[in-house]
Amino acid sequence: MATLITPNLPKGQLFIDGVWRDSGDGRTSATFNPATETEIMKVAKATEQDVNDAVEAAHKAFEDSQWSKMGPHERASILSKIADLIEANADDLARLEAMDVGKPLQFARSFDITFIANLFRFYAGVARGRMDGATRLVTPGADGEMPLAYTRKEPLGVVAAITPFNFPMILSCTKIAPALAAGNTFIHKPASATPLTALKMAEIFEEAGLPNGVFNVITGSGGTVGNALVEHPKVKKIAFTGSTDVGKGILRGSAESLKKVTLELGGKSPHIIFNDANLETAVQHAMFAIFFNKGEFCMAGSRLLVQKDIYEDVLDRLVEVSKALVIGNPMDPDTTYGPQIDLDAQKNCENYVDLAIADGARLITGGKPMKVDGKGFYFEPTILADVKNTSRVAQEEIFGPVLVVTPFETEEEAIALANDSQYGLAAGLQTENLGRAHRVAHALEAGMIWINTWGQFDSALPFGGYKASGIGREQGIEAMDSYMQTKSVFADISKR
Ligand SMILES: NC(=O)C1=CN([C@@H]2O[C@H](COP(=O)(O)OP(=O)(O)OC[C@H]3O[C@@H](n4cnc5c(N)ncnc54)[C@H](OP(=O)(O)O)[C@@H]3O)[C@@H](O)[C@H]2O)C=CC1
Ligand SMILES: CCCCCC/C=C/C(=O)O
Repeated sequence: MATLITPNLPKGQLFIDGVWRDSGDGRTSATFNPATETEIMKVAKATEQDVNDAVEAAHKAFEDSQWSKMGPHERASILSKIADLIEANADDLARLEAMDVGKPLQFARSFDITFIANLFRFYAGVARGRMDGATRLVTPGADGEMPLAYTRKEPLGVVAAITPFNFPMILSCTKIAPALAAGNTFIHKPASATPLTALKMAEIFEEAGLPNGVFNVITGSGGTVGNALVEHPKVKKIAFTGSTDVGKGILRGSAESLKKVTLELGGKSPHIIFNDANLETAVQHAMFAIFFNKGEFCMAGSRLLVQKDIYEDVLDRLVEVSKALVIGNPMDPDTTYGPQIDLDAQKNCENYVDLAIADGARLITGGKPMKVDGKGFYFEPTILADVKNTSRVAQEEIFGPVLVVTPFETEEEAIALANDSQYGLAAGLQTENLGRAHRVAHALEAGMIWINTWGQFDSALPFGGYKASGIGREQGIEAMDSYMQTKSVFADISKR
């Protein structure tokens, strides 16, 4: 194995109003490396009073207007500086993410870091030139004079993000970058399992010159910190990514103070391989779709639908290409497949495999927990064939490396099976028939469709779910509207 370089660890404290400090009662919790099962470091466990302090600081920073009314070029240059600092700190950020999440270092470095740097540059551009309102033609007054009617886009105030463990940097920055671009102030509560890059990012925001209180990080449990943010009347918006159950609770909790809410929730995304597909590339995409990030990937292509006449051929090819995964310590530069986030996640995969087999599924490969060098919460890349779409393993999100494969005969049947799910986050299809590609893409009930690929993700392209997969969109120009409110101004300019 290559030498493992320990990154510079961040401060394990809360960052409130530009100051690093311990939690009010001094309590901490530990974060673990899922590949070695060892503690990395302790981080502060915030109290409700800490949450209140962060909200008051963010509220004061918003009212001060130093950030919310800053000119577009100045605000954009701070966002661009954040992107530069992300790149300057790329090695540390990637190593922290890899050891905290169990994500292969090579992917954290090449994909996650590149994506978030681009994201801040994209929203710097939006802050500079795409936040304008519009002038509107309205009914003329009695003298025939057209009133001056126009709209303004204004920030909301304090925005809070509650984020999950699987892509900590990406899924927080998709909220932070547009919210700051729009002039809001921000509080981030990262997942308890993966707080490290959130703390490192706060150091970067501080260095980039955000005024005190504009960005705050509070680590601690969802039950205490998350809930207190949801209930706080001075928080105007919650941006959440995580499980559908917690998302529903956040929606209910936000109702009392009528907060705006964006929810990115679970998925059980269907991936269809038609008999006219290029099977070599189709199978590569199918593997990536389920085993990237060890299946801890909300848009995992976890239900593979394969046309009957190529079904056994595709299964054989899947087993063959899955052997190319390099299972190992995520810090090793050659590793492409790491451990699940914790023991519960590993057990969850095992339980679903048992359930599927009891329900008549055929285990093609994998199916068992495993260790690397005697450690880690790894689960073998797993493929289950002959799975009924009505079975639990085809309907419930596993959030792990377990692919279920189901045969179909016709295009109509493939669409019906694909849409027979409570979720609608993503879907994809492999075909060489251009008409079929777009016909099926239009028929699939999902917020993101991939044709002859899987998982393409870009800061310019909106992302979000249909059905139980969420509310609202992140990324792209579309995300900006959810961090702003529109004011209409109507001025009578007739002669007096
Ligand atoms: N659509 C998408 O983009 C994505 C969806 N997901 C979904 O997330 C799930 C896995 O992620 P996981 O992190 O376990 O999801 P959770 O929903 O358990 O947690 C997500 C975040 O919510 C916090 N939280 C937990 N309970 C509450 C509460 N009562 N009030 C407020 N906040 C709370 C968590 O804090 P703490 O960590 O302290 O418990 C964490 O920060 C998957 O099942 C998947 O469906 C994941 C990634 C992307
Ligand atoms: C190659 C796709 C990377 C997507 C990263 C962010 C999304 C994660 C998720 O929603 O789980």
